[in-house]
Parts: sequence; C-alpha cells; structure tokens
Amino acid sequence: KTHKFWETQPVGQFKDIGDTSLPEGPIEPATPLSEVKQEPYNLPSVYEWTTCDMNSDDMCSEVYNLLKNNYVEDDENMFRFNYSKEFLRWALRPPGYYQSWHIGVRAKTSKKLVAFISGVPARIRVRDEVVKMAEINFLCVHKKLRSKRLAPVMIKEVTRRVHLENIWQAAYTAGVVLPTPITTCQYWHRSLNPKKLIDVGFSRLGARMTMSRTIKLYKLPDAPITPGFRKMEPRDVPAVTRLLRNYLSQFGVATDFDENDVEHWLLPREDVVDSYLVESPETHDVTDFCSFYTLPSTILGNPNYTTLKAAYSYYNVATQTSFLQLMNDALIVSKQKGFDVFNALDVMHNESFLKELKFGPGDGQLHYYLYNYRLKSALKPSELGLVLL
Ligand SMILES: CCCCCCCCCCCCCC(=O)CSCCNC(=O)CCNC(=O)[C@H](O)C(C)(C)COP(=O)(O)OP(=O)(O)OC[C@H]1O[C@@H](n2cnc3c(N)ncnc32)[C@H](O)[C@@H]1OP(=O)(O)O
Ligand SMILES: CCOC(=O)c1cnc2ccc(OC)cc2c1SCCC#N
Repeated sequence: KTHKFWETQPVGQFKDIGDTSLPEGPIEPATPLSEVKQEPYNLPSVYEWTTCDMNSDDMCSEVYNLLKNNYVEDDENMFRFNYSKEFLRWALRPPGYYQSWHIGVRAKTSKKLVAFISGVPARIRVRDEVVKMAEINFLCVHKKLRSKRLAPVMIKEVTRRVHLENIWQAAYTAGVVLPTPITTCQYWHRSLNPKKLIDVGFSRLGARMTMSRTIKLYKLPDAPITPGFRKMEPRDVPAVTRLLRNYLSQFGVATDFDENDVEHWLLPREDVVDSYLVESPETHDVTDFCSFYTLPSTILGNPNYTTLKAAYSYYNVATQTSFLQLMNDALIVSKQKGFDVFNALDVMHNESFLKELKFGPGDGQLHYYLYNYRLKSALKPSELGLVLL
C-alpha cells in the first residue's frame, strides 16, 4: 500500500521499521517562525477556510452537526460517534488552547461547514523527555466530499498553524493503519444493558443462554462497595494530581498533567466526564481514583433504538483499593447513570481487570501515532499512559 501523502511527512516510515540506527526523538528540526508558511494552504476554489469559535453556540452547533452526520462509524456501520456540544467545548478548550487550531472548511456559495480538524496543546512525556505537542482530533470530511484528497490539505494546514505557535510534534490516534503506529490497542466492552446490545445486534445471546440468564450474568450492585468512594471535587485537585503523576511516571509515553490540567480534564462535568476517588475514612488521604467520559453513538438503521449511551474508561489509579474493586465500582456507578456499555482500551494496567470484570474484546483496533518524533521501538499498550478522546 503506498501512502502518497504520509510518505512526504516527518513520521516513522514503514521502510524504516527495525532500523535501530535511527535516533529516538524529533525527525525534523524546529524551524525559525519566519520560515513557516505565513498564508493558509490552497483549497479547491469552491471552498474556504474558517476558524471555529467553539464559544459561539451557532459555530459549536455547526461542528456538532457535521460530526454527528459524518464522523467515525464502526466497520459494520452499526454506530456513529455522536460527541455532544458540551463534550466538544470541553475537549477543544483546555488550558492554553488556540482558537486558530479549530479549523473548518466551508463551501463558498452555501457557507455550509463541510470539513473540520482540531488541535489542542498538551505536554506529553516520551520516556524522559517532556515534549510540547498538539493533540489532533475530530478530523472530518463530509461524506459527499470523500476521496478528493482534502484530508492532506487539512492536515498540512493544522500543521502550519501549530508550527506558528512554535510546536513541532503531535499525537493522534486512528482506526486506520498509517505510517507508523507507536502502539496498537484493542477496545474492550463491558455490557451494562445486555438486552439493548443484543437487540441492536452488537452482542449475541451466548450458546445455551437465555436473555434472563444473560441479564443476570451482567447484573451489578445498586451502589459502589468501597468505603470512602465519592465524586471528585475541586478541593481534591492537588491530591489527584499527585496520585496521577506518580502513576503515569511508569509508562513510556504519558500525559504530563499538572494541577491546571487535572482541573480541566478530570473535574466532573455532567454528561461529559465523571470522576470518583477513594478518601480513606481513617486518614482522609486520597488513595484511589477512577474516571470515565461520556460518548454516545447514533445507532444506525435500527427501528427501535436511536442512541447508544457509552462510557469510556479514562484515567484510573489504585494504590490501596484493589484495581478490580475500584473498576467494579466504576461499572456500578456507570450502570446507575444509565450507560448501556462501559468501554476500555487495553492501555496502562487495564488488562488486569478486563476479563475478570466481564469485558469482551471488540473487533476494532486503535492505533496511536506521534508526528515528527521517532521511537526506537514500538510500545506495548501496557506501556502507554495516554488516552485521547
Ligand atoms: C507539529 C503538528 C503536526 C499536526 C498534524 C499531525 C498529523 C495529524 C493527522 C490527522 C489525525 C486525525 C486524528 C483523528 O481525527 C481521530 S481518527 C478519526 C478520523 N476521522 C474519521 O474517520 C471520520 C470519518 N472519515 C472522514 O471524515 C474521512 O474519511 C477522513 C477525513 C478521515 C479522510 O478523508 P478522505 O476523503 O477519506 O481521504 P482523502 O481526503 O482523499 O485523503 C486520503 C489521505 O488521507 C489519509 N487518511 C485517511 N484517514 C486518515 C486519518 N484518520 N488520519 C490521518 N490520515 C488519514 C489517507 O491515508 C490518505 O493519505 P495517503 O495517500 O498518504 O495514505
Ligand atoms: C457496544 C460497543 O461498541 C461501542 O461502544 C461503539 C460505539 N460507537 C462506535 C462508533 C464508531 C466506531 O468506529 C470505530 C466504533 C464504535 C463502537 S466500538 C469502538 C469504540 C469503543 N469501545
């Protein structure tokens, strides 16, 4: 398979896999800002660039609707991600964000938003180096404008705008294989509403299993069982930051969270992100932490259901409570909140609870990528401490 665009980019190339003579680190050097292309890349003449102000309700609605109708679907076209407006505002406006990295393409005549790509700043530690990066996400071209080589132009334009802020690396994920993954992760799914998952055709009744037997198999208590398990509050930010930084320090690639980041990314936001911690009843220390984000999907072509309510495992740390018990409490609260399924990647130490807590492996893979940064050797998913939305 040739990659006409990606073969021109400073990314690990397939031909270089296994070449240990190539040094770890940036592939191309930073360039002086004066040498960065000052004007936007050319679009086909019927289109124009637009910068999306996510604070504007109209603009946010345009991005929301473009993604709702044209963003990622699973291979069987059973689901399409349906990120909410509030989720997009959260995902795109972290501390230090640049509105100029929220890039849209409009049709000149109709003024309709037909494409989008976004970046947000992040500090990512790669082994012992903390690198300022852009996290690229929500790349979307309207279904009617596919296979016209618009994506490479979108990618070059966001790259140009990131360069203008003197940032030279990026991190991104994709379900497709591109040059060259730093690791490849597996999705796992824990049924919370097995009847719905069977009705939509995602799950099938096991052999010799009845529906009532299946419902019983996935049944969960009505309340978390860990003493001191409670929602995270603003006063917990310093303790959660300490807990998280210490936990993430063991992974080869991980987010370098500070208190500002923790406040944004991990404080609970209704229908966006949920976070819980264990405060020791004796010492009042914060000993454990778990979190998940809310990402519904449109159920495609089903007469009885429109939306799948899915929770996605985010960052979890167990130091006193068993990781199994902590994550089971996460399942319990997500069930109580009405989620149909709890999804998790096999990153960090997640493998240790997946089978035990009745997760089943998905058929989708998620590939992680770095832009303009070479790793000497690929990572195992268990060496990755980075969850992108
Ligand atoms: C220092 C800062 C650097 C920042 C930038 C870092 C890099 C950021 C990179 C972006 C990270 C995004 C992360 C992210 O958002 C999370 S992954 C989700 C991506 N979005 C979707 O899947 C939504 C539905 N699909 C679409 O909208 C279109 O199919 C898209 C727009 C995906 C491609 O539009 P299209 O009409 O189907 O295709 P053409 O325009 O004709 O272009 C074909 C070329 O695009 C390459 N392609 C296809 N899918 C890709 C993907 N997911 N990443 C990167 N490249 C992708 C493909 O390999 C080919 O290049 P090649 O010929 O070389 O193989
Ligand atoms: C029931 C389990 O599957 C999903 O939750 C789900 C939902 N919506 C999607 C939309 C696009 C999509 O495209 C890859 C996948 C899904 C998936 S499976 C992979 C995500 C996880 N976990």
